[in-house]
Amino acid sequence: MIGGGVMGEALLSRLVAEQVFEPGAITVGEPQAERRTTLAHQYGVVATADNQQVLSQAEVVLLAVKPQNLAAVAADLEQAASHGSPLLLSILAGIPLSNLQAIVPNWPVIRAMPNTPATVGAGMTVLAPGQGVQPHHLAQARRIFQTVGQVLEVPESLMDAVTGLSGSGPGYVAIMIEALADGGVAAGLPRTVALQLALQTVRGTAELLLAKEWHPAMLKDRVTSPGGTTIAGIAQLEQAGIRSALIEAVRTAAQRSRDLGG
Ligand SMILES: NC(=O)C1=CN([C@@H]2O[C@H](COP(=O)(O)OP(=O)(O)OC[C@H]3O[C@@H](n4cnc5c(N)ncnc54)[C@H](O)[C@@H]3O)[C@@H](O)[C@H]2O)C=CC1
Ligand SMILES: O=C(O)[C@@H]1CCC=N1
Repeated sequence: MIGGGVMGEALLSRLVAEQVFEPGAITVGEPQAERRTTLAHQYGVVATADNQQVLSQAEVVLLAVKPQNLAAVAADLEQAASHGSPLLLSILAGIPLSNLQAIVPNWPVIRAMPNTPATVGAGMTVLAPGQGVQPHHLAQARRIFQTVGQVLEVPESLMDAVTGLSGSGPGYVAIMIEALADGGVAAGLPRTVALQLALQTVRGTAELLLAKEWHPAMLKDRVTSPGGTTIAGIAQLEQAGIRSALIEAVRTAAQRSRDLGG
C-alpha cells in the first residue's frame, strides 16, 4: 500500500480483520512517521518511508495517496516498473487509467472508487479495469474490496460520476444528518436525542428501501398523511430546492473529478 491515510487505513483495518492477508505480508509506504507508528502498532503491518520497499516484492499495489501526490509517487512506480508486473489498484479520485498505464505500461491496472463507510465494512466500491486486466486480477480486486462492503464494476467512462455520488456521498449524507439533528434541537430536543433520531432515521430509511426494493417515492407517499406533518416538511424542502441542491452536488463533484484528471 502506498499512502496510509484515511482510506488506506480503512482498507488495511478490514483486510487484516478479515484475514485476507497476514499483517506481516502487508507493507505500507507512508512519509509521516506518526502514521507509520500508528499503522504498525495497531494492525501489525510493516510501515516504511521507502516506497521502493513496498514495490520491490509486491503482488498487489494499492495506491492510496491524494491525486496531488501522484507525481511524487510516479517516480517510485517508474523505478519499480521493470521488476515484475504486480496488479495496481488505484483509488485516486479523477486519475484516469491512461495516466496510470503510462507510468507502469506493463502492469495490469484497475481504477477503484471506495467510500468512507468502508471503515465499518459498509462501503461501496466501484471498479473499472484497464487494458490487460485478466479475470483473476478482477477476482483479486473484488476479494480485497469486498472486505469493506459492496463491489460493482463499470466502464471507466462512468468513474467520475461514481466519484461524485458514492465516493463523495458520505459527506453529503453527514451534512444532512447534522442538519436534521439541528432541526430537532431547534424544535426543542436535547442534542444527543436529536442526533440519535437523525442517525437511526437515515439508517432505517435506507434499510427499508433496500429490504422492500421500493422506489423512494413509494416510501415518501406512505409517510405523507393528507394534511399531515410530513407533507408540510416536504413542501419546505422543495421550496428550499433540496432536490436540485443534491443533483448539482453530484454533478459538480463529478466535474471536479474530471478536472483532477487534467
Ligand atoms: N477519503 C475518502 O472518502 C476517499 C478518498 N479516496 C481517494 O483516496 C486517496 C487518499 O485519500 P485519503 O485517504 O482521504 O487521504 P489522506 O491524506 O488521509 O491519505 C493520504 C496519505 O498519503 C500519504 N502520502 C503523501 N505522499 C506520499 C508519498 N509520496 N508516498 C506515500 N504516501 C504518501 C500522506 O502522508 C497520507 O497519509 C485520494 O486519492 C482520494 O481521492 C477515494 C474514495 C474515498
Ligand atoms: O473528496 C475527495 O476528493 C475524495 C474522493 C471521494 C471522496 N473523497
